[in-house]
Amino acid sequence: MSLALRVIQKARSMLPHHQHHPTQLPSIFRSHMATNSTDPVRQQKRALRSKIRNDLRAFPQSQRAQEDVEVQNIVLGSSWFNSASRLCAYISCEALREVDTSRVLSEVLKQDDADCSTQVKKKLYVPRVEDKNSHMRMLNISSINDLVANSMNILEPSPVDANGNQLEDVMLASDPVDILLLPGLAFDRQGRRLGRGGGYYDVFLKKYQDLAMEREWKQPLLIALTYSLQIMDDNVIPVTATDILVDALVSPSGVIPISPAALERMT
Ligand SMILES: Nc1nc2c(c(=O)[nH]1)N(C=O)[C@@H](CNc1ccc(C(=O)N[C@@H](CCC(=O)O)C(=O)O)cc1)CN2
Ligand SMILES: Nc1ncnc2c1ncn2[C@@H]1O[C@H](COP(=O)(O)OP(=O)(O)OP(=O)(O)O)[C@@H](O)[C@H]1O
Repeated sequence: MSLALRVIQKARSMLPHHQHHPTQLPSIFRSHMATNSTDPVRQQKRALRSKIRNDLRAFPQSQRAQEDVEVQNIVLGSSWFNSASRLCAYISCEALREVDTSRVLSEVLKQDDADCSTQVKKKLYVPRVEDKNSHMRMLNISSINDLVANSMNILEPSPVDANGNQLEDVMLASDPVDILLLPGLAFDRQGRRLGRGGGYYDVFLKKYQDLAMEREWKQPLLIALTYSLQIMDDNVIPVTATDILVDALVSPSGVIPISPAALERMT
């Protein structure tokens, strides 16, 4: 085997699962990544996004509501959710037709009540967009009241709470996140994920994986919530070098574990 190949294999063996993808080479081997808007992969992504947006708009509201119930029942009934101490989750946006997370969020937040002594008290971090350069933070909230609608009409936390205290940024937390619940427009059974094009999650996930690696923490499970119609056949979702693969999907028909970590922790 050539030296270069061995170097690549060694570099791969040091990466978290999410980066073990045939098209994902370590960054030192990625010298000519196209970044302009005429890049064919970007155009393919854009075309697939608009197709899925249309499919979601055509999906009857009653069936969507049914799938929202099914996905959230699976999450709420699972051992990986119930045993998680810290999690990141998106705050679903109805207008974007995202899988509803409101029951999951209120389940986590209601745990201050006395009747939950048998449950692990969970810490919840939710996204806050900081700027248009794909910069998003995940901040710890303890109440829905910490949230306000942003310019995109998505609820997000303000950086300080009612008492003027800064909300904790997950990048500064002293303990690792166990699971991340991710939104997206399309997914496949290999873990490919198509987001809304902001790069917010890919950038955040890369930084968080690097942090976990540096601290020798277990990597968080990246779990995408999806309606059935958002699951694509393999080779439909275009990927670029910065796309992070997810560990598992939760669809109305069940959990689809993908990575070895998901097979170990979710089955
Ligand atoms: N609930 C939720 N929160 C989130 C995200 C998300 O996808 N869902 N994000 C994940 O990144 C970040 C915000 N990024 C976003 C990027 C685009 C749009 C959006 O409204 N896109 C429109 C099209 C806009 C256009 O291109 O003109 C759409 O997809 O229909 C929303 C949020 C952080 N918070
Ligand atoms: N780790 C990264 N570092 C720098 N730029 C990145 C990174 N990840 C993604 N980007 C950039 O963000 C932009 C959007 O990427 P992409 O189309 O893959 O987003 P997406 O996966 O749809 O969005 P999201 O990650 O928010 O769900 C691209 O220009 C991409 O190059």
